[in-house]
Amino acid sequence: MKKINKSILSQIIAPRNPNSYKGNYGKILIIAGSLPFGGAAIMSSSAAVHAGAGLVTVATVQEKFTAINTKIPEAMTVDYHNIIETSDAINKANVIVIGPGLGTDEYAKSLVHLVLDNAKAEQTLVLDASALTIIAQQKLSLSQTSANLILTPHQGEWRRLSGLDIDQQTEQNNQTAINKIAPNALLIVKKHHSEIYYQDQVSQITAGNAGMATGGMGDTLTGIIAALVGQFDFSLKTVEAALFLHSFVADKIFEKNYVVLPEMLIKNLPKVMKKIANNTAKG
Ligand SMILES: NC(=O)C1=CN([C@@H]2O[C@H](COP(=O)(O)OP(=O)(O)OC[C@H]3O[C@@H](n4cnc5c(N)ncnc54)[C@H](OP(=O)(O)O)[C@@H]3O)[C@@H](O)[C@H]2O)[C@@H](O)CC1
Ligand SMILES: Nc1ncnc2c1ncn2[C@@H]1O[C@H](COP(=O)(O)OP(=O)(O)O)[C@@H](O)[C@H]1O
Ligand SMILES: [Mg+2]
Repeated sequence: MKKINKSILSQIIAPRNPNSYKGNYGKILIIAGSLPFGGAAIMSSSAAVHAGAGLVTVATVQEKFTAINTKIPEAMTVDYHNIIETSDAINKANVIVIGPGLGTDEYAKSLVHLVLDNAKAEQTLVLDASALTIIAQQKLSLSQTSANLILTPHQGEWRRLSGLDIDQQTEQNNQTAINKIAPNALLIVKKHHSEIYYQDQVSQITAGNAGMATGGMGDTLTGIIAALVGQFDFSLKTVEAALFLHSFVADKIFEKNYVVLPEMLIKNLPKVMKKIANNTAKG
C-alpha cells in the first residue's frame, strides 16, 4: 500500500493567481444538518470556507439558518425543503457534499435520491455519514451517477455499506467491495491512518492522531475535500492532499493539546495552507 506523506501537500496547494476571483475557487454545495445535528453542517461548511472554497452554500433546515449565518457569515443558505431552490443549487455547484448530520428520515432519503439522480459528469459528489447509511439501508445503486464520486465512510459506515466486519476490512476485501459497490468511485475508509481506494490504487496517510477522535472530525474532512476539489479539480492526488492536510493540521495541534476539536483544526487551515503554498512557490 502506497504511503501518502507531506510531499503531497505542495504537489497540490499552490499560491493563488493574483487575477483570480471567488468564482475560480469552486462553488460548493453542502447538503447537511437536521434538527438534532446542526453542528455537522456548520463544521463541514466552515472547513470548506477556511480551506479556500470560493463560494459555499449550505442546504439545510430553516431552523438552523441563524446559527449558520452567525457562525459562518461567508456561507449562503438554502432551505432543503424547497425542492426548486435545492435543485437549482445542485445544478450550479461544482462540488456537492451530502450527508453530514442529515439524518435518515424519509425526507433525507429523498434528498439523497435527488442528488444521485441529478449530479452531472463535470461535478464531484462527496457522500458521507447519513447519506452512506441511507445508500446502505436502501441498497441504492451508485452506477448511474456520472459525477466523480467520493465516499468517506468511517469503519462503522463502511461495515454497513460493504457488509465487512471491521476485522475483515483488509486491503483486498475493501478493494473487492468498492469494485462491486461503485467501481469508479474514490473510497476513503476513515480510521487511524485512513486508506484511499481508487481504480485499483490503494494509498494510506501517515498522519493523524487519537486527539481527532471527537464528534465532527469527519464532517470537517468533507469540507476540506470539497474545498480542495473546488480549487484544484478532482483527482486522486487532490483528495490525497485533502485527507493528509486534515490530519497534518490535527497533528500540529495535538503536539500541544490533549484533544483536537474541529474548530481548532478549521481555524488553523488558512495559515498552514499559506505556508505550504509559499513552499510550493519556492519549488
Ligand atoms: N455535532 C453534530 O452535528 C454531529 C453530527 N454527526 C452526525 O451524526 C450522524 C450519525 O453519525 P455517527 O457516525 O455518529 O453514527 P453512525 O452512523 O450510527 O455510526 C456509528 C456506528 O458505527 C460504529 N463504528 C465502528 N467504527 C466506527 C468508527 N471508526 N467511527 C465511528 N463509528 C464507528 C459505532 O460503533 P459503537 O461506537 O456503537 O461501538 C456505531 O455502531 C451522521 O449524520 C453524522 O454526520 C456526527 O458527525 C457527530 C457530530
Ligand atoms: N485515533 C485516530 N487516529 C487518526 N485519525 C482519527 C482517529 N480517530 C478519528 N480520526 C479521524 O477523525 C475523523 C472521524 O470521522 P467521523 O467518524 O466521520 O466523525 P464525525 O462523523 O463525528 O464527524 C476521520 O477522518 C478519522 O480518520
Ligand atoms: Mg462522520
